[in-house]
Amino acid sequence: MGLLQLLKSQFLCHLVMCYVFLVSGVIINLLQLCTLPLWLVSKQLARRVNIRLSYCISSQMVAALEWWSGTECTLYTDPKSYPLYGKENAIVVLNHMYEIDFLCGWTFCERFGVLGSSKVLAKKELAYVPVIGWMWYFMEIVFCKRKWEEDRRTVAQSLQNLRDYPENYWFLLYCEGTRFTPKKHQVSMQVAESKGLPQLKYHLLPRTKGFWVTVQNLRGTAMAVYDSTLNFRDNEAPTLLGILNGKKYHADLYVRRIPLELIPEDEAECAAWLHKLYQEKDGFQEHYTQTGRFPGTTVSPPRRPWSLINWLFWFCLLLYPLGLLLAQLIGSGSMLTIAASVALCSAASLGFRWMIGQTEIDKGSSYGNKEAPLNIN
Ligand SMILES: CC/C=C\C/C=C\C/C=C\C/C=C\C/C=C\C/C=C\CCC(=O)SCCNC(=O)CCNC(=O)[C@H](O)C(C)(C)COP(=O)(O)OP(=O)(O)OC[C@H]1O[C@@H](n2cnc3c(N)ncnc32)[C@H](O)[C@@H]1OP(=O)(O)O
Ligand SMILES: CCCCCCCCCCCCCCCCCC(=O)OC[C@@H](O)COP(=O)(O)O
Repeated sequence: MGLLQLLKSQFLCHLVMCYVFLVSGVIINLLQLCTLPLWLVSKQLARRVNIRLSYCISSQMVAALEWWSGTECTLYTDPKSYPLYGKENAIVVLNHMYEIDFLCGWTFCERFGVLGSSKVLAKKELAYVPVIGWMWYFMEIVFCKRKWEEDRRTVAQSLQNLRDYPENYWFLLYCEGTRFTPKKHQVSMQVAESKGLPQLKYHLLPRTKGFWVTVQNLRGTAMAVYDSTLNFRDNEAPTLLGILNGKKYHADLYVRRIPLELIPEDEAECAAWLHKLYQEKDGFQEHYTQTGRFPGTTVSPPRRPWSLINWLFWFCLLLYPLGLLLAQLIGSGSMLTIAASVALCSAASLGFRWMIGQTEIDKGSSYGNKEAPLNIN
């Protein structure tokens, strides 16, 4: 192990990163709160300001992936579609198998200039995660309870609000609704069987309602669906802790641009279209397993310096007061103050560990573990 690699795996480094991320995040959340009156004066200006503020948070995690861990990302796509990426609104359909698939998604957003404005249909529980969840509130992220009776109205309303969004965005949809586990796969394949649908090997059976409602509500403003299939070289199962430890991964993403007008408007036809798409995605994963690559030509969109510059800015801004505080603390000689500070730091690092836990599959929800009551006619 090289010296740099050894340094990256040190707990003290992680503690400093945690401090910078949490403190800068809360500062940015507070600045976002200050933009609330601006919404009354100019909604579009408030949105543009929030895009930039959100970028300051999410790009720190992107910087950790791109610059700290040095993870590489290769895009497999049609060269004719490539110039359109980042220049139009799009709905991204991504497989949900990896703990850091959202972060790889963010990296591609960053490289195509839509990181600050990117959106997702996220489970409601994530809205309460400090920093990221609070940031999402100002980003007009669409939340769902994964209870269709409630979601059908709220999700459609939130999507309608995005129709006049002032900057290009990608709207991410994990149609599988939860992350892949062998148990969830087994249950969803029972559902597939009962519906007379073919079995999938690498995906859970997609939930079609969210896709249909998204396509219907963004029709005319989103130009295409980007069918995206992600895999990692060498059978890696990357984790956020791996990234923090500076472990380098290699992500391969296969993207097909499908014009939105090709997607049926009728709900049942749209659902059938999505099921077919997932059968094709399964084929691409099989191809990857057999050959170690996706079909088509490759390109590695270059990483940009902005995420690193933003990260270094927050380090410089926040490390100086931390140093002063530590010097004062030690200088004070008070055991009580020192003990209280240690307790506070321990609580903060536990909180941080809980946040990381949100990305871990074995701490995931039980959604999809049991066969839901089926709607079989
Ligand atoms: C060029 C580069 C291109 C791309 C770059 C890639 C990406 C970058 C893009 C953007 C990045 C932006 C942000 C990323 C940052 C962070 C993201 C982080 C995380 C958020 C992710 C989540 O939170 S995922 C969880 C929430 N999302 C979803 O659930 C979406 C999918 N779900 C749905 O659509 C659902 O339908 C629903 C949520 C709307 C409603 O759920 P509900 O459960 O109430 O209803 P269902 O319709 O699903 O259930 C009833 C029907 O389902 C059948 N059923 C029952 N059991 C199962 C089962 N186990 N599996 C499958 N199906 C089942 C049942 O029979 C019913 O069938 P019907 O025929 O009646 O529909
Ligand atoms: C900058 C350096 C520091 C970086 C470290 C930052 C650590 C902070 C981590 C905060 C992470 C919060 C974002 C959570 C995104 C989780 C995405 C995700 O994958 O959600 C799962 C859902 O889709 C489905 O849930 P399940 O039903 O599988 O359960």
